[in-house]
Amino acid sequence: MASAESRERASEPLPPPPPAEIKYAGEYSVNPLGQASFRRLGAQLPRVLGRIIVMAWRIDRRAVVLLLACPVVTGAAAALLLAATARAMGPLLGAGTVGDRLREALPALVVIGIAAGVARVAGVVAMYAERRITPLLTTEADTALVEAVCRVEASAYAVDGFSDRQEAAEMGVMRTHVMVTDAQRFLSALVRMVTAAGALSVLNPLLLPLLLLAVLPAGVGAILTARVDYEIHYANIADRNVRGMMRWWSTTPKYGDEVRANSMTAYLIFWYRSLSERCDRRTLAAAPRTLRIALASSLVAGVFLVATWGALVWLAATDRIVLALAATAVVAVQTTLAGLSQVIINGAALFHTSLYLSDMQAFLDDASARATVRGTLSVALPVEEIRLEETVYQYPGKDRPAVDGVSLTLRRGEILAVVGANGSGKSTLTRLITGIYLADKGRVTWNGMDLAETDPATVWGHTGLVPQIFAQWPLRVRENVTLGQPRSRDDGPVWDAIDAVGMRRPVEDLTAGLDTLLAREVFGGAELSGGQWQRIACSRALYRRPALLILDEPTSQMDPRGEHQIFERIKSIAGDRITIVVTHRLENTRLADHIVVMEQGRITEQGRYDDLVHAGGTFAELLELSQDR
Ligand SMILES: Nc1ncnc2c1ncn2[C@@H]1O[C@H](COP(=O)(O)OP(=O)(O)OP(=O)(O)O)[C@@H](O)[C@H]1O
Repeated sequence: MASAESRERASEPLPPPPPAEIKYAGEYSVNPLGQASFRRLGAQLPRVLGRIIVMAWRIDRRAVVLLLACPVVTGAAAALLLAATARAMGPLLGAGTVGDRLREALPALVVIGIAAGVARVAGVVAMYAERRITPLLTTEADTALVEAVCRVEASAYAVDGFSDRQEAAEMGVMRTHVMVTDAQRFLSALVRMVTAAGALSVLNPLLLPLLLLAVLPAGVGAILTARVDYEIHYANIADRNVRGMMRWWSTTPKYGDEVRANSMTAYLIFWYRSLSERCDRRTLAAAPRTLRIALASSLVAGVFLVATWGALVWLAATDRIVLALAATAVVAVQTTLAGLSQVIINGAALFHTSLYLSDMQAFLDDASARATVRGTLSVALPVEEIRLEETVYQYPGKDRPAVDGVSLTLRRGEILAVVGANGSGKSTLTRLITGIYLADKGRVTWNGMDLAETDPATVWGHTGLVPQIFAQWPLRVRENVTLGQPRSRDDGPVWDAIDAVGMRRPVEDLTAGLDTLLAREVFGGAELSGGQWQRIACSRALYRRPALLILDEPTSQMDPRGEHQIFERIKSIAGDRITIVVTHRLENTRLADHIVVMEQGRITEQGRYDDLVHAGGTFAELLELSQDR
């Protein structure tokens, strides 16, 4: 009976697995702001304001001047308005006919009107200045982020948490949309509040501290809430990062066939919804905390607000303040209250923004510390020799090296083929040879110059790489070929590179030839087949006429004609350069002058094709397997 039940249970389909929980350790696993004290976080405000002003100053000085001047004008207008109100209240609340009282108060009333108008105009001008700065500021921050990521050492990508910090920094970039608004509103509320508070303390010194106490709890509450929001945001970063990637992979037309034909849609949607719900759960779990904060701060604020109005009534009732001044005090209390509330609300918003901006700044600082800065040596042509001496490279978090003590000499005019099982270290070896990674131990030299001391731009200026997984750039055909090279008016060399990979006919058939945009997703864009894209990637490397040409599985998607043509071309231009071909198609290694076989990061066999075929080693075994069909 029990076994029938368990058989039945075993035959039931399993529920879909939820998205993996992302947990990581290492230098990025701790939120630096999570440990910061409340005071340290509060002290950030002036720094954030300063940073915003400096960034904005670089972009549009006139707009910054306007932005800083407007709060001062608004403040002056508020002071004038209060003084004129006090002046108008005397006659308005005095004796005489309505006409007489109005006539007497008229000059003060006119000043009130002008002051209110000036304050409004200053507000509008500030909005204009803010609209001039914000888009440029966002572009500046966004571009700085993209540039910083493009310039880091490639090894940084493999560091746990690096891309999550990038995700956190992206949020900082998004917040630049509101940071000028926040800063501008904060400053003008501050000035308004200071002037109103000044007037209020002249009227009666008791009212201001009471008002401050009435507003302060709201400020503390807003800052505590901002901190809770940020904590939730931080807890969700890793999940949001993965969700963003999955969103792209699931919805980009490039992978649409795979998603549909393998019936992945239901699971992908389930996955996406589950991860979003997980983020939502964290957010909702914080709701009681924010409710408690809001209730407590409102309660305390309410008590002090009642006390303020009570004090004002008491002052007027006991003739400690004349009625006209009491009426002005009502306006001053209202203005100060509004100003204080705005200072608190916008200060908290600025504080909130500053948390994300700190993430952005921290990432930019970290990325710039990780930027590729090596020596000043410069590689000159021709590159006669590249040498690897006992090179070792281990990826972060891995327990053994991907390349483990490899020594090799490559000479101009030679073709080297690198073969070996998946994961044996072939691609990593090419990254060491090009200086994309620097060896942990040993060294790689170009013409005797250690890559660790050489300006990488001079190395990569002489390199042409067709990686295993290459980008399909949403650019025109021409730029897809010339990308990375100085622009030229002459399309001749572009057509040469296209001819070399047999792509002339397909390109001529495109609606706009070389000008056709290769992006199916974009209106008017065209799409190439997988093999055609690979040919374009090869033509890009050939167009560069590099001193070092590296082709990592360059023909895996090509038809035999295309493959034959590419290898013929490689042979015909090999005399002038060092060529490396990484391949699993061992027949293709016939063209090589030298073949190395890699196993677990080491070179275990090497020689010419004919020697290795008869050596009875791994190469011979792999070749036999590839022919055993
Ligand atoms: N970016 C990376 N971060 C961490 N480990 C990596 C990274 N790239 C490769 N590795 C690891 O390094 C080892 C060698 O990988 P490599 O890509 O060099 O192998 P390969 O010989 O080119 O494999 P294939 O034939 O599958 O392309 C593998 O164990 C792999 O898991």
